[in-house]
Order: sequence, then structure tokens, then C-alpha cells
Amino acid sequence: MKEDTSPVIGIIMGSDSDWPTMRAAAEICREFGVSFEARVVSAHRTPDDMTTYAQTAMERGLKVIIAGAGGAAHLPGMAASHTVLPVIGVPVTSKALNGVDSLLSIVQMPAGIPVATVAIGNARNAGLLALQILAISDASISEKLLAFRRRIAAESRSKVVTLE
Ligand SMILES: Nc1c(C(=O)O)ncn1[C@@H]1O[C@H](COP(=O)(O)O)[C@@H](O)[C@H]1O
Repeated sequence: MKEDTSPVIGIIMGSDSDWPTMRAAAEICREFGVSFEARVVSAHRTPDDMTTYAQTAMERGLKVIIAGAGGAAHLPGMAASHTVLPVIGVPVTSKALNGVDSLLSIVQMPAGIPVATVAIGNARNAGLLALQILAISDASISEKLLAFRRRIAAESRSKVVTLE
């Protein structure tokens, strides 16, 4: 997926093998017309790059970071420890433990360094939560979110009718 200039949402992941999951976050940003960047950065394999990424994120204009990782998923928490930007964690499904390891690694942060954790594999919700954070100070994103909610409500109602 092509990256935008002046991104406000940073999407990072521990490996390119996470991209099939993480691309859903990128896709919802694109749908809402919000600029993002997507990068592979690992707390384990490239710890210096991860530190630099998180420490410079705010000065580069990012407003929210979405971090996805699987297994011993330390990336979201380590990124959060290096920035006061909100970090949203996406537990990526792992082969051995189906993502429960990823979920617990991300969600069980110590007091003081929060990571907002979404469901296993739900990068789309991570993207939506990032957009909701941006919408606090951006009325156009807020309007689009309200339209999005109206749309999913209508879809949901139409499914009820189908079942009757
Ligand atoms: N959990 C982490 C971190 C990290 O937390 O820094 N770096 C890579 N990984 C994870 O290792 C899994 C397997 O990676 P490979 O497919 O590259 O072997 C991926 O789900 C990745 O997020």
C-alpha cells in the first residue's frame, strides 16, 4: 500500500508477516482520507530503530501509533514506553497459541504505561479507535465517523429483517 506524506497515524508491526492483519488499519485510514505510514519495526530484532521511531514520532507529526505484533508481542508496550502519544496494540494471531500469547503480552501493561488493546486480529478496530482519537479535534473526521456508524446500523437492521 502506498504511504502518504505528513502522516498523522503511524502503523508499526514486528514483521512483514503481520501485514495481512495490519493492513485493515491502513485500509480504514485510507477510507477516511487520513494520512498514515506503515513500517516494520521490532522491539526484538531492531530495538534501536524501534526506540528512535517512538521517540521521534511526536516531533514528526504523528498523533496516534497503532502497533501490531504476535507471540512475545513487546512492540506496542515498548513503543508506548518511549512516547506519550496514544498507542493502540493489535495482538496478531500466532501459530502456537492462536494469539492468546500476543493478547496477554500487549494487554497486561504495568500501571503508568498504557496500551489500548483491541481484540486478537482486529486491526480495523485499531484504525477506527485511532480515527476517534483524531476526531476529538477534527470535525470532518467526526462527521465521517457518524456517517460510518449510521451505515453499520442500517446494515445491522437490514440483517434483522432478513432473519425474520
Ligand atoms: N512480537 C514481535 C516483535 C516485537 O514485539 O518487537 N518483533 C517481531 N515479533 C513477532 O514475531 C512474529 C513472527 O515474525 P516472523 O514471521 O518474521 O518470524 C510476528 O508476529 C511478529 O510480530
